[in-house]
Amino acid sequence: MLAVERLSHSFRNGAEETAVLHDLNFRVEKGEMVALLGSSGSGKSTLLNLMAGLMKPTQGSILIAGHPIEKMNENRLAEFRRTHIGFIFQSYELIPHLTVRENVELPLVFQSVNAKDRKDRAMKLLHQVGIGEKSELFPSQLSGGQQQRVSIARSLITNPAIVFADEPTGNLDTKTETEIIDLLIHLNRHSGITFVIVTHEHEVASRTQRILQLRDGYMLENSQEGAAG
Ligand SMILES: Nc1ncnc2c1ncn2[C@@H]1O[C@H](COP(=O)(O)OP(=O)(O)OP(=O)(O)O)[C@@H](O)[C@H]1O
Repeated sequence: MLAVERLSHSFRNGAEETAVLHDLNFRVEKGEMVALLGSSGSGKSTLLNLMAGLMKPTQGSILIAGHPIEKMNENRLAEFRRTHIGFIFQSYELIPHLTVRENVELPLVFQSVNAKDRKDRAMKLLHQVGIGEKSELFPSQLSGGQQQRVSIARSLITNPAIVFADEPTGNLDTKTETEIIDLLIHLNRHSGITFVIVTHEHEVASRTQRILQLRDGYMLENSQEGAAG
């Protein structure tokens, strides 16, 4: 589903070049739930931005569902991102003046799906993430955990090949964090959604099937099996 091959990245500021990622090689198979664990400055955001097609790597290749995204032009990439990749952010990134349901429907508006189908699919997902009854409220009327559920529903509405979650529980208390990770595990097991969860928290990473660990831009060899549950 995701293959990262010989991936390196450097930032250039004038004459100065900073190497941030060094020869990364890994795969995430369809239906897997993997954590990308690393402390601050280890290169997680850079790697996530590259895998999401938001930047081009200095070297190497990133294949999503068999497509090398670093070779795509801007338009193709934007279209590919909209249809094949789901995103969940630490700060939810919901649109405040749209209702919960309208937020979830939004990615389908760009795909010209008709209003009834959009509504049906959004409501189905909102029920699946446990907040069907909140569909006509606005994001500000929801708790942080509920807002993250909306964002999870929105990330799934296009049936993406892979979902990248960037510190999805970073703004939540421990109890809500557990509930959100439980939900992601449930969606992974029962709907076969492929997740890559970027985190600096060992507790979060240890609940996934597999941990890829970054340190100073290198992938540690002992990246390991997690507890899976
Ligand atoms: N545009 C840039 N120009 C130069 N260096 C950069 C740039 N962006 C990131 N870096 C450097 O790359 C390294 C990795 O940064 P990155 O943001 O990917 O780490 P991170 O693991 O996501 O950290 P955090 O958890 O704090 O967000 C850091 O040393 C950072 O200073």
